[in-house]
Amino acid sequence: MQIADKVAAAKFGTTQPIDDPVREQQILNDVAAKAAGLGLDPATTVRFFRDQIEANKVVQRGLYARWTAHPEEQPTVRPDLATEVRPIIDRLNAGLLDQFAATVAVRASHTCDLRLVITTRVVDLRRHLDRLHQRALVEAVQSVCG
Ligand SMILES: C=C(O[C@@H]1C=C(C(=O)O)C=C[C@H]1O)C(=O)O
Repeated sequence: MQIADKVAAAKFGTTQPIDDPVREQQILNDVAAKAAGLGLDPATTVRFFRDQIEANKVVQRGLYARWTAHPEEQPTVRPDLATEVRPIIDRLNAGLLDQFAATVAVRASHTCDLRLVITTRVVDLRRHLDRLHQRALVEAVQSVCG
């Protein structure tokens, strides 16, 4: 969700669209293939990653609107999407997948919803999220609990 700031900075003012269905499908195919090997349900895992992608685009669209309305807030450097940003996303996705596998039991627990609300709030406070990122975080975690 937070890497979306770098994605938006890489794309803003270029012809690279916010929505890249080919890249999304590659990620989802890759995740589905790896899920099975980790003993995870591919459909559940794909749903979680679909939420990450949608949350990422919520942030990208929100930042585009902000930067268009307030040009003085536009980023001054443009990271390269392919060589700088997507390798970070690939690493983050590997970590997310590991954690998705490591949390099967707690995600199935009846305490999951409560833990998720508390954890989301703690992350929000620690990271000083603005309303755009708060909204994206809620979307990103919506299907974490089983
Ligand atoms: C992050 C990007 O933007 C969008 C979001 C994606 C994601 O969260 O992985 C993938 C493709 C794009 O639709 C990107 O283009 O890399």
